Amino acid sequence: MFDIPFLGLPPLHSAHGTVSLPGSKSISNRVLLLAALCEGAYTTVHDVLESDDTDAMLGALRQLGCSIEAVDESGRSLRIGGLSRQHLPTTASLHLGNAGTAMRPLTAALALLTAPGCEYELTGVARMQERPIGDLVDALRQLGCRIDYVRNEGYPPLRLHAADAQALAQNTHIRVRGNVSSQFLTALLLALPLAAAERDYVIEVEGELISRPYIHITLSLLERFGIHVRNDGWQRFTIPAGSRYQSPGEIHVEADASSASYFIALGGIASDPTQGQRITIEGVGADSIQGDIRFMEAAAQMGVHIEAGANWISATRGAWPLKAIELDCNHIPDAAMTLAVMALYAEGTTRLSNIGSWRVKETDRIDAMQTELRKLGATVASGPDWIAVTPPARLPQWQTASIATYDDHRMAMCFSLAAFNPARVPLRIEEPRCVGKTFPDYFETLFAVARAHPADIPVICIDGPSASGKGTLAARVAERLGFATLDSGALYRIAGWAAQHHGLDISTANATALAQLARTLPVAFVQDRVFYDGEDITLAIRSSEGSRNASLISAIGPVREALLSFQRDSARLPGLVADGRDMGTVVFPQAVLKVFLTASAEKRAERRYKQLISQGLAANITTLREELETRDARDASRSVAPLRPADDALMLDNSDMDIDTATLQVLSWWAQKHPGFQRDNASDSAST
Ligand SMILES: Nc1ncnc2c1ncn2[C@@H]1O[C@H](COP(=O)(O)OP(=O)(O)OP(=O)(O)O)[C@@H](O)[C@H]1O
Ligand SMILES: Nc1ccn([C@@H]2O[C@H](COP(=O)(O)O)[C@@H](O)[C@H]2O)c(=O)n1
Repeated sequence: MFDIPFLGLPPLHSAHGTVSLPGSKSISNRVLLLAALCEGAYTTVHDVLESDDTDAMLGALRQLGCSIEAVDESGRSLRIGGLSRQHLPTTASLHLGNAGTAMRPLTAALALLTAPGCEYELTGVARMQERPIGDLVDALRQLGCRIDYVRNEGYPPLRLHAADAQALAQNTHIRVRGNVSSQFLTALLLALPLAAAERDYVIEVEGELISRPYIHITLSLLERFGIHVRNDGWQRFTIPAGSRYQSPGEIHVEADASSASYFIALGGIASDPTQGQRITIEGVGADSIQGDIRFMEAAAQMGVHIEAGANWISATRGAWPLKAIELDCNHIPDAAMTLAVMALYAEGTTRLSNIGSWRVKETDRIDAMQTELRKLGATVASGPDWIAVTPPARLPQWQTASIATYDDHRMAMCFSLAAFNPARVPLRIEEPRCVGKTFPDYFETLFAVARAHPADIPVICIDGPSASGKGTLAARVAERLGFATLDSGALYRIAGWAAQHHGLDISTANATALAQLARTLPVAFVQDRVFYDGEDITLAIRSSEGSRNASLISAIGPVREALLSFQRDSARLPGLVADGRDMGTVVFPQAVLKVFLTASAEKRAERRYKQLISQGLAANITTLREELETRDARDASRSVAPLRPADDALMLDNSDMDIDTATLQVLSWWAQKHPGFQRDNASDSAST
C-alpha cells in the first residue's frame, strides 16, 4: 500500500494482463458477523478481504469475545468461533473507524444481544459521526431495544443497553424507511434471527427500497447460514419463527464486484484488442451475488467489450471514444462512481441519476466528484441526486490536477483511470492510503497491468562519489514518492564478487568473459539481502575488497554494456530513484531530475567508518579515506561513463546537512519540476 502524502501518476497509455481482486467488503463483513452469531459453532471463512473495514469488524468481534484464528499463513482464511451470549463482556467500547458495514449490523445485533447490566458503546472516526443512523435506531427502538445517542441525536456514537424483553416479545412488526440506506434493513435482517426463536418478526419497508442488490446479498448469505427470510416484493420481509443461525462450516468470499469496476473500465479505456490487449479479472463473474456486478451492463452500454464466465470477466475496448449514457444508477451506487470517471472518455454528456445515497457515503461523493472532475477540465453539473459529466472538449482543456480523495477509497481508485487522458497530463492522487478501506494493493495491482511510455516513467538520478550518502538519500526520496530504487553500485559490486568467485582476473583481457558473467548473474534481492546462487553475499560485497573489485570491473566497457538493460528495466511505475555514478549521464539521460551529491572526503570517510563499525565490521578511518579517494579518482578518470555530474544536474553538497534536510531539498526540486499541481509537495515534505 502507498502510505504517502500523494502518489504521482504519469500519463498511462495502455493496459493488459490478469488481475486477482481482494474479497468483497460487503460479503466479508456480513459473513464475519454471521459466523460470529452462530453460537457454539465454528465457521471457516476463506478469501476474507484484508482492509480497514474488515479490521474494524474483526477487532470488534474479538473485543466481544469471539475466537478468530488464521487457518494458514495467507491470513485470508479465518476460523471464527460463534459468540456465546453467556460470555459476552459486561462493557465494551467498539471503535469501528469509518466502516458502515460494521457500524450498522453490529448496532442491530448488539441491541438484541446486550444482557441486563451490560452496556456497549459503538463509535467511529469523525466522518462516521456525521453518517446518519437515526432510522436504524428508530426501528430498533420499535422492537424494545434501548439505545442512547452519546453526542448528537441521529448519529454515532451510540450506547446500547439490554432490550426490554417484554416489548421485544410483543413488538414483532417494525417499519423502516427504505430510501435512506439499505444497510439499515440489512442490519435488521441480520439481527432479527437472534430474536425469532418463538415468533415471526416482520419488517415493513416504507417508501422505495434503494440499493436492493445489497439486500439480495444479505438474503443470499442468510440462506447460507440457515435463515430463510420471506421476501414479499421487497416491501415486507418476514423472519420466520424457529429461525436459528447454523454455520455452513466453510464459506468462500467472492472477489469484490465494485473493485472489479475499475478494471472493467480500465479494459474499456486502455486495452486495445487489435494489439492483443485485454484485462482479465479473476474471482468474480457472471454468477456473483453482488449487485455491482451489473456494472458490466452499464460499462457495455458505454461501449466496453465484455466477456464473462461464472468466476471471471474480461474487458477490452469496444466503442472508442466511449458512448455517453443516461442511467438510473440506483442498482449500482458504488460502481456508478467509476462511470462518472469513464465519462471523461465519452463523446457527449453522461448523466447518472438516482445516486442520492452518494451524499451520505464516506464523503459527499456528488460534491467531491464534481470538484475533482472540474479540476481536470471537465464540465460538471449536479443536483440532489444526480451528476452530469462532459469531458474537456479539446486536448488543451485537460489540466494537470492534484486529486483530493476525501478519505474515500473509491475517489482514489476511480480517479486513477484519468491517468489515461488523451492530453497525457500527469495527475496526483492525494492520500492514496485511503484505498486501504477495501483494496490496500489497488495501485500495485493497477501498475502491474498499466503501461506508460518509458520516457514518461519519472526517474530521479542521484550520482556522486563514494559514501556521499547517495543510497540513503535515494531510499528516503523514494519512500516519500512511493518510487522504486536502483542501487547501481550493488550491481558492480556483485559482478566484481562473481569474477573473483569464478577465478576470473578483473582485467580488460577478460572483458568478454566478464561481460558474459555480468549479463547472467544468478542474483536475488530479498529485502535488504543479496543472494548469489543462494549464497548470502550482502556483507562480502560491502568489504574494502568488494569496493575495489567493483571499481575495477566497472571500468570495463563491455561489463557496463552488459548491465545497462537491467538498469533501464528497473524504471517502473510509478517511478524510480536511481543512484550511482552515471545514472544521469548514461543510463537515464532523459531523467527529469538529476542530483550530483557530494561531501568532503573527511566527512565521507567518517560516515563510512561509522557505518562499518555499526555493522560490526573492522575499519580504520585513515585507510578508509585513502580507499575512497583512490576509488573516486579511478571512477572519475576512466574512459567509459566516468564519475561526473550530468550537464543538467543540480549540485548538492551535504557535508554539513543532515539526511532530512537533504531529502527535503530533493523533494523541493522535484516539486519545482512539476508545476501545475495545486498542492506543492515542498509543503507536504515538512512532515518527512
Ligand atoms: N547527510 C548525511 N549526514 C550524515 N550521515 C549521512 C548523511 N547521508 C548519509 N549518511 C550516512 O553515510 C553513510 C554512507 O551513506 P550511503 O551508503 O548512503 O552512501 P553512498 O553514497 O550510497 O555510498 P556508496 O557510494 O558506497 O554506495 C551511511 O551510514 C549513511 O547513513
Ligand atoms: N553507476 C555506477 C555505480 C557504481 N559504479 C562503480 O561501482 C563501485 C561501487 O559503487 P557504490 O555506489 O556501491 O560505492 C563504484 O566505486 C564505481 O566504481 C559505477 O561505475 N557506476
